[in-house]
Formats: sequence, C-alpha cells, structure tokens
Amino acid sequence: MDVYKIKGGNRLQGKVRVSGAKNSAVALIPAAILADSPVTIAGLPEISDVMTLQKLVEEIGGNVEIEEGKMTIDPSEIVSMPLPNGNVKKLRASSYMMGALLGKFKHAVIGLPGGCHLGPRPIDQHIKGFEALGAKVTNEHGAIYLRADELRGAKIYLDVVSVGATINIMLAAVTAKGKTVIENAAKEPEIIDVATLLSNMGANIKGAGTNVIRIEGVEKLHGTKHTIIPDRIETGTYMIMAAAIGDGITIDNVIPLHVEAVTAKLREMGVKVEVGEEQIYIPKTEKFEAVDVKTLVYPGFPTDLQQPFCVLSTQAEGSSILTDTIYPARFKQIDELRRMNADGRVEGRSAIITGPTAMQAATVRATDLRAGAALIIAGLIASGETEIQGIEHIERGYSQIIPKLKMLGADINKVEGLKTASISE
Ligand SMILES: CC(=O)N[C@H]1[C@@H](OP(=O)(O)OP(=O)(O)OC[C@H]2O[C@@H](n3ccc(=O)[nH]c3=O)[C@H](O)[C@@H]2O)O[C@H](CO)[C@@H](O)[C@@H]1O
Ligand SMILES: C=C(OP(=O)(O)O)C(=O)O
Repeated sequence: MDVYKIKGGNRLQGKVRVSGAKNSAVALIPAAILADSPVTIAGLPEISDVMTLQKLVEEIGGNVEIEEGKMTIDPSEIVSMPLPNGNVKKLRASSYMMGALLGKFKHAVIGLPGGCHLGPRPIDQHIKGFEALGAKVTNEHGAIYLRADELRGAKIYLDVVSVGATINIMLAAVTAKGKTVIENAAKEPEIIDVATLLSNMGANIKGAGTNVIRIEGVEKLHGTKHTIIPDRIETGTYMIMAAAIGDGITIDNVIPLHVEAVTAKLREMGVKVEVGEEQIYIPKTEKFEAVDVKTLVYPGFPTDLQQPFCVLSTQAEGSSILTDTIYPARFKQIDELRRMNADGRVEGRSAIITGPTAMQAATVRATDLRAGAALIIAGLIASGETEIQGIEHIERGYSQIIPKLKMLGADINKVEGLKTASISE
C-alpha cells in the first residue's frame, strides 16, 4: 500500500504556487473533443484525474501529446465508442464525456461516473437537460445510453444548481440546432473557463458565470489554445494550512476574487489575510476564534473546503458549527480526525468541533479527496508521525503536493508498497 508519512509540528514558511484548476481541467479535456482540429491546453495540473481523462480520450481514438506542461488533444480521429467501465469509474467528471460525445456524434454509451463518495450524487439534471435537447436516455445494466436523431436547442430550468449539469448541457448544446437557455445555472468560475474555451473553439455562449446561460448552436467547432484558471480549491486548502500551521506563507498564482468567501471566513476568525493581485500572504496567526460555516453554491463558501476547514476549527477557541448544504453527509473526515484527538461530532448535516485541541499523530484513512487534504493539514499540526492511507484520493486532485509541502518545510514523504495494517473505510 502507498501511504503518506508526516512528522508534524514544523511551522511552514515560504511560497507555494497553485496549479491549474482540477474542476476546470476535467471539463476542458472533454470539451476539446468537440473540435475538428487540435486544442492545446496550458497549465493542466499533474493529477490522476487528468491522466485518467487522457486515457479515456485515447480509448476513443484521440491523439494526446504533452509537452512543456501543455496538453494537445487532436480529436480528428475520435470515434463514438462505448465507454462502459474501467477508467470511467475512476472519476466524477467522466460524466462530461456524455455531453461531449452526444454533442459530437448524437449518441454515446457511458458507464456511471465515479468520484468522491459524498453521499448521493444523482445525475438526473444532466439527463433532464439531454432529454430537453432531444436525446433519448436510458440506463441499461449500469451504463447510460444516449441517442438523438438531432439535437435541438431548448429552455432548461435546473431544479438544483449543479456544476456538472450546467457544463454537461453546455457541451451538448453548443452544436445543437437553435437556441438553448439554461436557467438556474451554476456560476462557478470553472463554468466560465469551459465557456471561454468553447467560445474560442467557435461556440456562441453568453452569460456563463450568471444564472442564465444562452447558447446559439453552431455547426462545427475548431481547434484553439487555452490557458486554464488557477485552482481555487487548492488555493483555499493552502490558505487554511497557512492559518493553521504557517509562519508566513505566500500563495502564488491566485485569483483572489475566487476565494473571497474563504478570505472573509479566515478574517472573521482573526487570521490576517493580505491580498495582492495574484498572491495571497498569510502571516503567522497565534490565536483564532471559532466561527460557523455554511457551504453554499459559488460565490458562497465551497463545500470542497468544508473538510479542510474542520481541521482549522480544531485549533480555534470555542465551538464551530460547519454545515454542508451541498453534500449533507460529507463528514467522513470527522471519525479520522477523532483518531487524532479532535473534539468533533456530526449532527445531521453539521459537524460541531470544539477547540483548541493538541492534535496527536495516528494512522488514518483518506476516504475522499478533501478528507485527504484535511488529514494532511491535521498531520502537519499533530505531534508525532501520522500515516495517511487512501492517498489515491488525494492524488486525484492535488498537483505535486509532496514537493510543494517540502518547499514550505514540511516533513512529509510518500512511502510506496508499505506493508501496513489497512484501516477500512
Ligand atoms: C468535477 C467537479 O467539478 N466536481 C465538483 C462539482 O461536482 P458535481 O458537478 O458533481 O456537483 P453538482 O454541482 O452537480 O452537485 C451539487 C448538488 O446538486 C445535486 N445534484 C447534482 C446533479 C444532479 O443531476 N442532481 C442533483 O441533485 C448533488 O447531489 C449536490 O447536492 O461541484 C461540486 C459542488 O460544488 C464540488 O463538490 C465538486 O468538486
Ligand atoms: C468532490 C470533488 O471532486 P469530484 O467531483 O471529482 O469527485 C472535489 O474536488 O472535492
């Protein structure tokens, strides 16, 4: 088994550079297959989700080359092949192959997506959108079959604000005949990034980043070059880490607007956050107050940072209530943090954490990506040596995390093939 070993207690100092956004990357790659000529994307993060998508694109005939940190996807030989299993199950964003292949070929067969287990993650709104565009969608033996004679623009009101459904419908609608309007659309920055790529490929999209997106279908899309936005969740993770165990950390390659909810929460706790144009500096904080957090759709506090924030709450004075309105059961990290001496419990859709606690090293398991990020921060704070299992989840989404943390002075190592007792999920 591969694990991370962390000797905690070192205060971290220096500069860390944020990579390209995972949640953009995993949508930009499927979007690129809609073109008829090569698309180059610069700044993709080095994470397993990107490598898995690369394999999926290659499985259906795409030619992918990576040079100097840029991925070029030549989709000209892509064919519509079923993608029922295997790599599809390894990530959530394989669902974007539905919209992309439906848009390109008017039919697709794809297994149900994987990704983090955060409680139920239905895709009914994606399917509602595809059906509104004229596709017949069936679920047969665990795979989704999508077929359409032609795709026609439609007005689609999303019952829940969904990042995935908004992007998937955009992917299918950009080459549909006529006008599509997505109402109650998600407004996350990653949606703007995908719309920017599609527009540069020749699509006609207006309103991305607002809750009404209007798309006028075009006949075909062409190749282009695109640079991905920085990862706001990675940014937020390092901000939380800097507050918890930093001795002055600069976070570089940041769009501060994308993390305003995190900046505001940290300031409310008494953490100093100095915001520059593309950098955020967080000096050492001696003492901070407990605060309540409620996750919301963008621009609210992101659910993806609720789990790391729980660790910061263990160091705050008093009781914090962290409520996840997006994924009410996203609290698997709490049991693991309790192994490390945290005073926390889950009540309904909230975690209640009381601090400050002297965290202690333990053997713990990352049950999902952001639980993994939380455990890394906890391991950096704790006295003794922490072993983190389940690191494949962390490597789905954090680019170069070991070298980045070492540069900040952390004592963290990846140990491969360790014979160790496994903690079950
Ligand atoms: C690859 C990617 O970008 N992942 C992000 C994306 O996931 P993902 O796109 O899967 O999340 P959604 O925005 O779709 O989900 C938001 C909420 O809507 C519900 N829902 C969603 C779709 C649907 O058809 N029906 C439905 O009921 C979900 O159960 C959830 O409660 O946004 C989440 C919420 O910001 C983040 O945690 C994930 O990191
Ligand atoms: C939940 C996440 O990812 P995914 O949707 O890819 O599972 C995440 O990035 O925190």
